[in-house]
Amino acid sequence: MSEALHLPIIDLSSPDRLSIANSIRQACVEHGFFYLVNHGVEEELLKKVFEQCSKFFSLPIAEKMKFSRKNHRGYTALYAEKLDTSSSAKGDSKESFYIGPLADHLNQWPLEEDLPSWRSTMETYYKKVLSAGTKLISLIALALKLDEDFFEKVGALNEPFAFIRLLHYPGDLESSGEDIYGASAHSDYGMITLLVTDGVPGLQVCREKSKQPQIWEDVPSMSGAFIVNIGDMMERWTNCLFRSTLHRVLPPGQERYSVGFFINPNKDCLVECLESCCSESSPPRFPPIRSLDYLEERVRLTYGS
Ligand SMILES: O=C(O)CCC(=O)C(=O)O
Ligand SMILES: [Fe+2]
Repeated sequence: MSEALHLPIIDLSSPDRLSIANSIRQACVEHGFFYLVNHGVEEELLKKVFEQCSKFFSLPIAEKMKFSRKNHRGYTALYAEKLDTSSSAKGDSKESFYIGPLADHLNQWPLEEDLPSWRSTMETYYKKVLSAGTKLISLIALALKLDEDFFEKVGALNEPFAFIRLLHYPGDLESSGEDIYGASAHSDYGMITLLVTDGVPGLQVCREKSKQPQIWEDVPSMSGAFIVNIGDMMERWTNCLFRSTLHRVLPPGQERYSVGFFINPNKDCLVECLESCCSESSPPRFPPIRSLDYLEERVRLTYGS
């Protein structure tokens, strides 16, 4: 049995930036997860993204495979990804589609005549969520008692390596007797993730990742809000002050859609322990690392290639 969590709610439009920064600090220290409201991404757009998502995943598998993942963009079939790299199960029961930085022209787009407005909907979504995420990151800098443009100054937000991941969890899979999750236990790799779901339950978090037995708590979705979580590179920057919390998606038993937006630092940004987060008695736990080197290793483990 698991209990539903009451996550903190952060209002991105609040004029009292210092008080919001304090609430973010508390949320990131205690949970690594919070709801973000008044973020500027309209419900109408969220609805369109889910409609377009469903249109793509309803295509025949042969059509979807034409967009097979290259350069970390495009389609990944059911069971092809395993987020829990320690598990022996065959893979996660989800299919996904990745859209990366719009400027480098590496994205794979369905044709306009096949899926009208698909590309423009996703491009609009990408820009709007990145803008909300960038505002949030300046508050995170304040929450860490840094200048609000700290992450710009270290180059993280100059062409951030951000990705949309459209996710579809089919509901009607035959049970194979294996422990197969929608998304197996993992933490996200980057700075922050902004997630929306279609409201079907399934997401759970485990706040104490090294404690046994693990305690899993349900994260209900909140209509119109993003569920935001801290990723591993932010955890490295903050020397584990901000936690990158373990999470998973249970096999829902009914169809479920969600859309993640993963903000990673610019590929060449060096992620190293913040001075304010270490001391003689609490030295850095991780060596400095180039963002892309870190990401590539994590992605390699997830796909086994
Ligand atoms: O679908 C969800 O609710 C969460 C997905 C997730 O954790 C991820 O894609 O990293
Ligand atoms: Fe995740």
